Amino acid sequence: MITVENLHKAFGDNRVLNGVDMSIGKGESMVIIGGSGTGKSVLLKCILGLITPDSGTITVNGKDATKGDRDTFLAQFGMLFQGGALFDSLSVWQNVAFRLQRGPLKLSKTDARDVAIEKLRRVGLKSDVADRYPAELSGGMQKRVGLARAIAAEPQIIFFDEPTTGLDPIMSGVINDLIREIVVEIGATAMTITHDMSSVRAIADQVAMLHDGSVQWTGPIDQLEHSNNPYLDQFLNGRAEGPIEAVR
Ligand SMILES: Nc1ncnc2c1ncn2[C@@H]1O[C@H](COP(=O)(O)OP(=O)(O)OP(=O)(O)O)[C@@H](O)[C@H]1O
Repeated sequence: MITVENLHKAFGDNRVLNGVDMSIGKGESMVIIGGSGTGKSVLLKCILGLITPDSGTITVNGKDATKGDRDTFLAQFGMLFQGGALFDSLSVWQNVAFRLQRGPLKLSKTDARDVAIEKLRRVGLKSDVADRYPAELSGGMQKRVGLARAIAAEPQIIFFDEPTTGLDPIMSGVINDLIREIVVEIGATAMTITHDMSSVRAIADQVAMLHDGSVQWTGPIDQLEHSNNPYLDQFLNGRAEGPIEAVR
């Protein structure tokens, strides 16, 4: 369970988050939408503690996210970064097993490799990719490797940052379905940032729309089309006219 209350963050004069309230229930999949530069990534980084908010509170499983041991806190999370963000110099299995080979719960090399191969299989990749390098894989395969890495340590919470960026519509559909399946299967709490409405429809239980520093609309996915919210309506229909100013 993640709760964000009255979160504020400015960079100089740029007030990016201006009173964000949000709650993600345990095992729930929340998708954050909103235009470019509305602060979706800043919000995600605040939750992870990579950016310090100016004010407001963030709790993860009832605990203040800014207090306590960082490593224990971060161990709860899996992340699928934009573009996969794989380490080029590590083989595929070493990328997947990255977290398993560090920290107090460190596995032996053989065990870490076995877990990596099992996770690769879970995302539809055969064991023969384990010893290849990221540069030798297609974008869709790299995304699968990123997903295998995100779930390798069996996290309670997974963040997906633009999971379908750079993929064609068919591969996007495959990755969206895989994310949904895995999130349901492991019962993880998920938070996804995306511009891709097909991801929203495939992944979300709940949706929150960020604009002008706060959540303009939030609700269950089945109410998305019937919100009567002018911001959401403009965003969903990709219209230039409406309360959201389009910079030309
Ligand atoms: N470390 C930083 N220092 C200064 N300004 C920042 C920093 N990080 C983000 N910003 C600013 O905060 C605003 C929101 O950025 P953010 O990356 O969160 O947008 P976003 O909604 O994720 O956009 P996109 O959908 O394009 O990725 C932008 O104006 C950006 O320039």
